[in-house]
Amino acid sequence: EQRILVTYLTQATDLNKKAQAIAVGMTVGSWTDLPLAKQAELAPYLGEAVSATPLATLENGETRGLITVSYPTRNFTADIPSLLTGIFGKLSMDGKIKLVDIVFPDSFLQAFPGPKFGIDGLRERLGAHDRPLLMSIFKSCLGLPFEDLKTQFLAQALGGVDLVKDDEIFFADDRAPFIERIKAFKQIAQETEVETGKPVLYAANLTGPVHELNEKAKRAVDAGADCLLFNVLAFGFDALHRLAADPDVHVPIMAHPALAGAYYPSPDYGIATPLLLGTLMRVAGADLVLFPSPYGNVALDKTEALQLAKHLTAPLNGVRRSFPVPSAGIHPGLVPQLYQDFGFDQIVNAGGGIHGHPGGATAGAKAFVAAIEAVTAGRTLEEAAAESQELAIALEKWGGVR
Ligand SMILES: CCCC(=O)/C(O)=C/OP(=O)(O)O
Ligand SMILES: [Mg+2]
Repeated sequence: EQRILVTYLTQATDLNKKAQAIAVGMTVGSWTDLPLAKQAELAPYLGEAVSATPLATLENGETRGLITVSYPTRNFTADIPSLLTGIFGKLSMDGKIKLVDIVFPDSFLQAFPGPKFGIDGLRERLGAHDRPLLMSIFKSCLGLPFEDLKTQFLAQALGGVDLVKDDEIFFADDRAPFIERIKAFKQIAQETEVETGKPVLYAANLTGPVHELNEKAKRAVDAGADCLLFNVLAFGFDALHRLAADPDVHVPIMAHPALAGAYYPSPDYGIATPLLLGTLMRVAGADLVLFPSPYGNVALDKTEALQLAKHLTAPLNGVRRSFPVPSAGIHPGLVPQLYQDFGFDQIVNAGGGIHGHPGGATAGAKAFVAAIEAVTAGRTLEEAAAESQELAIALEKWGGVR
């Protein structure tokens, strides 16, 4: 029988009893009050306590540990709202308990789109198979005249980035409307590709009423969009699911982690990042997933960040791999550490680390290109800086492993 395995981090006098109580309470309700006939009828919908793993004994005598409960897939409709409500809806408000992992049976995963492109599809689209990719972020966007944004896009593209993304806060874009931005930046990207030989994909921030997102995304594709940025947690995983499942939205979707800090930081509550920004984003169809790097200005615990990246790329019932995009506070001096931690299949993503370069955004991008080429070739940043003035200046300003 197909069952979904859910692991929680919690504490109790008796972890096994707590697991049992959750298994019943989150499925068929107060079991013992039901007449025998009812119990037999509802048995196929009953949750089961699978395991309890003690981690520590607390001062109050309780045991802190991991419990795993299995739920029949028949209890859910094939969507993330049903899943999260059914395994952690009411329970998330019931004392110290954190949702840390979900293992899906094939039958349940088959209903989800997963990434349309993923790592391999995006590399194919860019013709970049031999290195980590590089992405830059518009820095300052709200209120800027359209011409300034065009100038910014050109500077980033000339620096050799593979993608340029809107900042996630770019909703009020009346001075540079969504479709017009897509068309204008597409034109610039085609012109710079002639000069640099490198295609540049623009990730436009998809916003607006949730029931209009798919239509707006299709208009974007028709206008030449190459990628869509999406604030998944603000709109909901199901909005991502429906975009990824829509055959007419045939462009990579980039998931931004905005609002994730409302879910993951507490050791006692919320949803762990490897599940929230790893498994769920990938299953719902994100081709690229941004998350706080372990060493940026919005840092994520390194173990969690590495586990998150693993959830995005490990084999998962044939679901394509999503590109890990460790972000926030990234500068060229961090590239060796990024490469050591996240390896080849990652996207180096920087806003301030590009626009803050003393030589400007083009120089900032070139500094990253030199750093990525160096680590991919097994050379040090010191060696690369001897041949790249832009990298030397970046290392001078921000430091880094030479
Ligand atoms: C984790 C998301 C990072 C992000 O949205 C962003 O704008 C980063 O900018 P920088 O820290 O690279 O300037
Ligand atoms: Mg941002």
